[in-house]
Amino acid sequence: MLHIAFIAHDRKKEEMVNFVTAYEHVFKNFQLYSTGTTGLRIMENTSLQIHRFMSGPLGGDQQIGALVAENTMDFIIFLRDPLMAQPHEPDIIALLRLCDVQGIPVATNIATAELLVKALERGDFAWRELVHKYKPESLQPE
Ligand SMILES: O=C(CO)COP(=O)(O)O
Repeated sequence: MLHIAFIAHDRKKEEMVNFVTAYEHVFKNFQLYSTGTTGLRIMENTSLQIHRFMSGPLGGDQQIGALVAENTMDFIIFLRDPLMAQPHEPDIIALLRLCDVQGIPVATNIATAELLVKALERGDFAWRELVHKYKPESLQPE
């Protein structure tokens, strides 16, 4: 089972909710995670079950980053606000850096998210199942 995380800054939350609603039939087949408020908004508007971490400014990006560090997260949709400074900018940069360390597909805008969800639907993420299969026992996701 692949692990997918949703994160959206405040002015991007509506876009995220609309996007996840449109692809609910795809996302319902995966293990879903989010930062606190993003997940709440999505769950209020869909029937998806999402494991919510802390809100971003309180450490949610770092909690998701921990799963990226152990190569458990398979796909992240992170709708950043490119026009507003965030108090937890270092956490955001750290999360994206770890995605590059592990080579995790991460969409930071809706156009990329759309293309990657099409790929997900087609089964193009199957290589991630192999990553999990050959990971050391100690890093196997639950
Ligand atoms: O700030 C965020 C990501 O950096 C998102 O956090 P929330 O989903 O809790 O608003």
